[in-house]
Amino acid sequence: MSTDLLTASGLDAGYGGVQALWGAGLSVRAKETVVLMGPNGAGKTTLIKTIMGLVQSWKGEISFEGRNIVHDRTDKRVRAGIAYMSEIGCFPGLSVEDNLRIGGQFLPAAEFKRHIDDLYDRFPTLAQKRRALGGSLSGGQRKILGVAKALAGKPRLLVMDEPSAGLSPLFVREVIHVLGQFRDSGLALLIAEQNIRFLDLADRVYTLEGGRIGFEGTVQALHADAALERAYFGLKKT
Ligand SMILES: Nc1ncnc2c1ncn2[C@@H]1O[C@H](COP(=O)(O)OP(=O)(O)OP(=O)(O)O)[C@@H](O)[C@H]1O
Repeated sequence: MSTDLLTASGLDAGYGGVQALWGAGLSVRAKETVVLMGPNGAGKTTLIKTIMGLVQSWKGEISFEGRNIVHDRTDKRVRAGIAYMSEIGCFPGLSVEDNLRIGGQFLPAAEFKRHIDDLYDRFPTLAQKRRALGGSLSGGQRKILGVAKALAGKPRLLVMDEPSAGLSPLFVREVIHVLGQFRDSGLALLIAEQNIRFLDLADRVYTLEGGRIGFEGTVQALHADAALERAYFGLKKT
């Protein structure tokens, strides 16, 4: 039996008459961290949004825990156990606590109350700022709030679109550290990124170019491919 949590295959999608994905697909197994790499405009955001139902697929299949979700609305996908963190991460006009409430809105009230205390224990900076607006936090704290908001619903899979966007290297390290802790506790992660530091978290990598999946494999295999190594790590190695 397959241990895939999420399987997407043969996805075509786009905007109006503009096609952005061409037969794209990927899978994420239970407790696995998958990083989706690709240059600007490759279609990473489109693929992530298609998986979440925020962009409608024109063709293809998406299943989660063996159930076809391709026709489900986004809220149903979230209830099924897939959390989504956009590049922005949180709602800047809402307080820290209200952001977490939105993230946990599908949990029973008593369970959410217990869980929010756990989250505050895990993220003490957020506990200190629970009444502050999301928009008043620093860029790094906003990302941490985004992660906490996504985790507030107790997902089995956390899907993230470029968590490093707008962050200084120090905060990138902090976000990777926090994600690593949740990965180690069994959460599956799907991360669309250009920042190669996130490969430190990855069990497997996909590359997306021109809306098509190119490479699929381990980080070691990515290094072993000379062209991909140049494309993704070249600048670092000079
Ligand atoms: N709302 C839109 N309307 C029309 N075309 C769009 C829209 N959003 C994205 N596209 C196009 O779809 C393609 C894929 O864009 P997408 O944002 O998914 O790429 P990306 O890999 O996430 O890029 P980046 O790393 O720059 O965010 C691009 O050609 C882009 O111009």
